[in-house]
Amino acid sequence: MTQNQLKQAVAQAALEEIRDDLHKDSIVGVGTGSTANFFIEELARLKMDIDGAVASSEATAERLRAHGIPVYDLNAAGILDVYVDGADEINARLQMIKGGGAALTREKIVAACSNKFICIADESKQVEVLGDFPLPVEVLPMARSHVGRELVKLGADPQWRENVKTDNGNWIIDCYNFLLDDPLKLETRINDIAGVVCNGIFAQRPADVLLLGCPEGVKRLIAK
Ligand SMILES: O=C[C@H](O)[C@H](O)[C@H](O)COP(=O)(O)O
Repeated sequence: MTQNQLKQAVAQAALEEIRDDLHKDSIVGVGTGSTANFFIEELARLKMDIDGAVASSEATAERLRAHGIPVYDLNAAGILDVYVDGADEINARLQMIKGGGAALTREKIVAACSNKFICIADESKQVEVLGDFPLPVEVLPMARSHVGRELVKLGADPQWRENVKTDNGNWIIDCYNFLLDDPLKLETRINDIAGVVCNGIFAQRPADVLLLGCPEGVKRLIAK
């Protein structure tokens, strides 16, 4: 199976996972990225049976609208029953690195407002220890150099993702060679640096369910 076929399989599995709980008032949280895009295709099949969606990025909002799915502001939607999104890396505790597509901040906010976070990923995203994928950190532009220096002190090799501006008008620093043996602690520590808006460690709010696409089928995993 190709990687795209695995992504499509987990997107279909996510829809099956939530289908029975959907109703006319349902507003579904939808993530960002190539795997989430497959989920949008699936969700569009049920658009007449739901109220709409909350998007974790402008790109996702545009794609949802193009499929005729109404997009709600998170403040109007309130607490969501479910959020479906991909990941760049995920471990056995269902802690993740996210933000390869620069959408980490809005993703983290929508995840925080959701009762259930379903992560959909192909098997290449499953790792024992997070950190091979460079950790994205969203920063206020004026704080880029300061945050970079502080990240070096924490042991990272930070690199500015030039020519990328987030949906919030900020910049991204990618951290290479970070030791992520305690994701929860590092998530908090990075957030404490002045000028950091958000970092791509999702440990305070891990996923609740992982639907992992493998050649032998979709595995349903919960946190160990
Ligand atoms: O900022 C982007 C998001 O965190 C994505 O969920 C993540 O990068 C995974 O994207 P993809 O499904 O394209 O691998």
